[in-house]
Amino acid sequence: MTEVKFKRLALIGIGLIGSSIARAARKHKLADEIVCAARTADSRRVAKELGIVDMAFESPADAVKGADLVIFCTPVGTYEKLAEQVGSSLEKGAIVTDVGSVKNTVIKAIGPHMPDYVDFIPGHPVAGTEKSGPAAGFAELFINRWCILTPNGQASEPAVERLTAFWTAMGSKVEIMDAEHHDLVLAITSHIPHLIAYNIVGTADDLEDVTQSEVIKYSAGGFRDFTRIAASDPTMWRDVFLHNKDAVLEMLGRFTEDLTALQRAIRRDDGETLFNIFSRTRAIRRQIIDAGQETPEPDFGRVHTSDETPKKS
Ligand SMILES: NC(=O)C1=CN([C@@H]2O[C@H](COP(=O)(O)OP(=O)(O)OC[C@H]3O[C@@H](n4cnc5c(N)ncnc54)[C@H](O)[C@@H]3O)[C@@H](O)[C@H]2O)C=CC1
Ligand SMILES: O=C(O)C(=O)Cc1ccc(O)cc1
Repeated sequence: MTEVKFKRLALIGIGLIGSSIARAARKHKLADEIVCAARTADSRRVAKELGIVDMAFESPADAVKGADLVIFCTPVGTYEKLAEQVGSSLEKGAIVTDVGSVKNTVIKAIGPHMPDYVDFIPGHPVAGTEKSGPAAGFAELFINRWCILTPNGQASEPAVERLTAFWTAMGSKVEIMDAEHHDLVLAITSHIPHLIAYNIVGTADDLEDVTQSEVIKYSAGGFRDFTRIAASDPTMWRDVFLHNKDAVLEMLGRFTEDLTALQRAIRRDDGETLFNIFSRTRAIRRQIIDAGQETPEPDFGRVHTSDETPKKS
């Protein structure tokens, strides 16, 4: 059986994701010792006060010494410099991974600084919230969520198996994927939705004829959901868009074309086109619920008919 327990887990960055890993690893006894590197004295103090790490270092190089599992948990734009700083302090045989929302550029940023005696396996837990910082994390974050690993043939099989066992022990379902494909898939399922949220909330805020207090007062559920996403960390998301530029621009091109088709249907009073598109998208939601990816909402006895036909106006 694959050994899951590590001697020393070093987390570089102890925000939402780093602190959630620390909590889950501690809860499931996945490491004898958990240490972190954090830039600010405040983060180091909070992490220690929360009892989620045994030691907190200012220097990332000090944190990785003696660690057999190292996880980069900072915004992706910081990776290259951090990898350069820790490269020569890594332990022989260590597994080095990350949690970045983008994979292709991460490999280019971290890979060249990794000595050949470590296994570097890029990773991405597709789980999170709009919150940030060490107090925002929780041990259950990864339960029933996918964690994508993109070893791209570079890491040893036992190391990939061990990291898979680590994420599985924290409740995740693990999938191995090509890094480039990961970036394309996540561009449409995560990155563009965040861009849309930032944009719509920004547009509402810029309106001259509608006051900010009206936007807040009359915000319907849909807009409120967008405001949650648009409250996500600006540094993290700036880095995501700058580091997944090609895939995001490709998907944005398609999105814009489809938006134009909707715009045309509204202008032409083409209810049938609108109804057909909205029906197709409703089926996707059903599939997400059926796959156990979302909690079903109460139905309140509403009868959904499949034979509703669009009204011709
Ligand atoms: N927030 C989310 O929902 C998810 C985030 N991710 C990925 O996880 C990573 C971390 O995100 P969060 O934990 O949400 O962010 P966070 O803002 O909660 O924490 C980031 C941590 O990195 C540290 N940090 C920032 N800049 C640094 C630098 N230049 N040098 C050293 N440390 C630095 C911060 O002090 C903090 O401890 C990102 O790469 C993000 O793409 C992945 C899945 C979900
Ligand atoms: O808060 C939300 O709804 C998210 O979508 C969280 C999230 C953010 C970034 C990721 O790479 C993965 C998950």
